[in-house]
Amino acid sequence: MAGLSEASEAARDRGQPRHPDHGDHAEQDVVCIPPAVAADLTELQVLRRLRSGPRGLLEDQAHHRLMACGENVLATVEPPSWSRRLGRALRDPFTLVLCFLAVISAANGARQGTAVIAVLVAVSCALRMAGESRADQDAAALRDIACGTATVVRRTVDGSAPTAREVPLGELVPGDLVRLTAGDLVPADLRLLRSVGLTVDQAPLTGESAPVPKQAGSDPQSRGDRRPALLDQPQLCFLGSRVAAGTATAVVVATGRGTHLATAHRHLERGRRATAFDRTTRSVARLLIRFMLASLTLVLAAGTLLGGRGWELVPFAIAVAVGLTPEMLPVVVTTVLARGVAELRRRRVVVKRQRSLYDLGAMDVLCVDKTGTLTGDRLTVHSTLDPQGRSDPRVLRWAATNSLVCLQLGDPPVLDSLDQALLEAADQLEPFPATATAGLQVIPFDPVRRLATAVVRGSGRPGGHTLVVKGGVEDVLDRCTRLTVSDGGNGDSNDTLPLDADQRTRIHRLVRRQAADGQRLLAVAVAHGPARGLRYTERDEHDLTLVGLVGFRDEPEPSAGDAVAALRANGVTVKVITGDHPETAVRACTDVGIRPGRPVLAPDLDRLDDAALARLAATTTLFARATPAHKARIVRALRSTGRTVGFLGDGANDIAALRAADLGICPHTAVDAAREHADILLTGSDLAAVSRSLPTARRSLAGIGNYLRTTLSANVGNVITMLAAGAFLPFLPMLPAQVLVQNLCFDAAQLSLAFDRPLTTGAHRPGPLDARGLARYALCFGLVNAAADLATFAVLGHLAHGLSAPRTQVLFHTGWFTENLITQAVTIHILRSPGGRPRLPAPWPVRAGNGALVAVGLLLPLTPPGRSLGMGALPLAYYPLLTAILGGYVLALFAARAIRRRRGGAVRRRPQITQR
Ligand SMILES: Nc1ncnc2c1ncn2[C@@H]1O[C@H](COP(=O)(O)OP(=O)(O)OP(=O)(O)O)[C@@H](O)[C@H]1O
Ligand SMILES: [Mg+2]
Repeated sequence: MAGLSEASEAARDRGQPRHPDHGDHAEQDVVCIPPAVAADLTELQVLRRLRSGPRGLLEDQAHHRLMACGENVLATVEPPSWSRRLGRALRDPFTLVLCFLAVISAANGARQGTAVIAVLVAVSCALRMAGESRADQDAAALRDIACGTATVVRRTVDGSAPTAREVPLGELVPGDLVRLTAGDLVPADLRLLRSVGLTVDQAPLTGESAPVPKQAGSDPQSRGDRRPALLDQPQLCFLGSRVAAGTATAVVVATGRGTHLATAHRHLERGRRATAFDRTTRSVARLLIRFMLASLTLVLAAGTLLGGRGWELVPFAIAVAVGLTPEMLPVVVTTVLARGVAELRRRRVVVKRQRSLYDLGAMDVLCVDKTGTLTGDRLTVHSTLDPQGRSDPRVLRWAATNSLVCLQLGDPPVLDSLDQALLEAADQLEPFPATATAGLQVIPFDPVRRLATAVVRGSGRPGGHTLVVKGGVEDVLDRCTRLTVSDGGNGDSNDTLPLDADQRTRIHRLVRRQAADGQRLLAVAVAHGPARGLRYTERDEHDLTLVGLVGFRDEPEPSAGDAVAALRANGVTVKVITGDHPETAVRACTDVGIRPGRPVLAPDLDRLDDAALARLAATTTLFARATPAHKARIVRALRSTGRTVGFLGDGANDIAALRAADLGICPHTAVDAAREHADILLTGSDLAAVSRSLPTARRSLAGIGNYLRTTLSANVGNVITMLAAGAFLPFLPMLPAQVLVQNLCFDAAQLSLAFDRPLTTGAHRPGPLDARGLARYALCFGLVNAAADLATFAVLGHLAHGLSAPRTQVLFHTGWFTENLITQAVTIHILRSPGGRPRLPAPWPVRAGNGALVAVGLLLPLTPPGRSLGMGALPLAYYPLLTAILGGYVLALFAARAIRRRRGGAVRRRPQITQR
């Protein structure tokens, strides 16, 4: 393995696809075949050009090719350059507004103001770039953990038998033979050599959500004149897509940068849905821009109308508008989320993208599948019943035959937990199902058909073929026209009866009884017929004879009950969306303390339009018999009602829903493609891991909320004060440079909120930030803040009696600067916890930040930099009066907070609909 990575590093270092000094010369000539070229070649031509064959490459050959062609990674995964990062930081809406203000300020000749804005832009960009670079490094490390493997067929030496083994995706080379099965990520660009019932989801490449059929053996000549588009070529599969159903063997034609995905400059991340995080960022940005424009207009209008001043007010108004911008927002968000992500990583929960932590914190609905989430996915066969409900071992024999043939002929063999349980149970049967040895073909299980079919020879009538079908009860019954009549397994009666309406009703009653007992059920049916040369397809699954039912026990996951209770206590509603029978799912729900209510059958949803589905989904807890498309549609419907929806699932049938949700969560044991599309990967028991991660995510959410609330309250307060002061002061209440320096101090202190650990339970539970709630909050506490400022002006006016005009100005500017910084520290200290008991002491960075703010407020005016900013020493009589004002301010803050709490304000009630 060391050799391989050295080789690939060497290839990467050179940045060249090939190197003349390394390895076997023949291997040097093997390069990727562009998929467009591969489309026009026959299978044989492709294999020849790749110097490969149906027995796969030698390990040695693969090693040399890896050196020559480089790793199978996308170029887009490389982190962006610093210049691109700078470009991105400058394109940020807040930064753009600052730059715009700097230009106006410079045009007005306000050099000091321009300089301070420039410093703010530089600091904000630098911090943001550093934060993003760190996040990218984290993400790259996480990608390595999260990326999957591929099943490759290789030989150790010439002449040895080919063996299949898992290799990391990065180590695939052109010419490698790979095997695909449902749920696998297509690991490179491939030419199919063999396929059975293969359909591939190419949504990341084409945006088309329906899986497309793919098929080996369609050589160019045999396809006639109509040439399909490259991505529609049936014999090619492309990196970035995934297998929805079926199995295949294929040869790798292009890897890494040679693939269609890389050349088309597409990225898997592109086209992702906007999550709660995106919605919040957008609505908060809109709010801030509105605030800023309003403050600019109001300051100018008030100054002109009341004070008779005109253009000279522009620099001041700009400084006020800049003061309103929480420039540190990107930095605070990055820091808070990075800390949360690191904390979860220590607990072995991998958050693939930082912003997903916000979505986890904001999540208020969690949709889960059943098996492996509510239950332990440790299945055992509990009953085998004939259609009359009597115990009959022959049912198990047929079911196990199906599983065994699926295992033997599957390419590669797929065994899910139902098959495993069947084979374990059949192990005790005497004799073991012998028919399995004569397996001819399989039509593999897929979650839409909900059937798996095996074709065997020699049972039923001599020389004939038998289709053995097992699957969801309704799905099998729909294809049955007869049922067997057994004698309770005592004899060998093979009589059959037509399956009339009465019989169907009786069977459904039996199924409901078994399912209500918590059993997972499979129906088993057969069809005997003469031997034939043609391959069997899904169209042959009809006119079956029902053999009976197999019931499985799947015990509840021990930790699921507590996890459900913890999630509920944290305000997260758990909904179950399963492909299983409704009664089985009802029992699984009640076992872990979920009240399922009346289950909704997913096929019934097809009749509903999106609005009606959204209403139904809001009040339904359990959806059964859901296909992958249903799961995704239900998730989208829930999101349309303004809920932040997470989806937890592990199968290929869960991928559409994982992508549709605000947050896709996967256990690490999930199929590769599900893991690739998930935002969060869990280790350990799934639901319990989610409920344990929630407090960390909620803390991050609360941290960001606290920053925005305190900053905006203080800033709105300042604007109100400036407007009021404009009415009666003959001079500016604070000079533009002073406003900007004060703002810089606020920002630095508020950065400490990134290190806070706010309470997040009970009444302190944070919801996703909504712009309207935030605006109301900022106005309420901004008014309180402004009241303290105006009281300060009154005191300063009293102290200014008899002073010259310039000294009065210095007194006002310094007095307000000092009071403003101290009230800001008080605001952070009090508003960081929404109130009620118990209160958490502030951690040291918050205390240090606040302490520094008070110190600067008191001491800066006395220093030379303070004097150069136009400030000076304050009369001693000011300080006791200031203390009294601060005392009043603290009381007013507490009172305002209590009133908001009593009215059930934004702090306690989670907003149902966030602004979009
Ligand atoms: N290997 C199999 N062979 C035949 N039928 C199967 C097989 N696996 C599952 N089924 C049938 O398909 C139905 C749906 O199973 P599937 O695993 O697709 O649903 P799911 O949504 O993942 O369920 P869960 O919520 O329990 O995880 C099952 O109830 C069963 O009837
Ligand atoms: Mg499942």
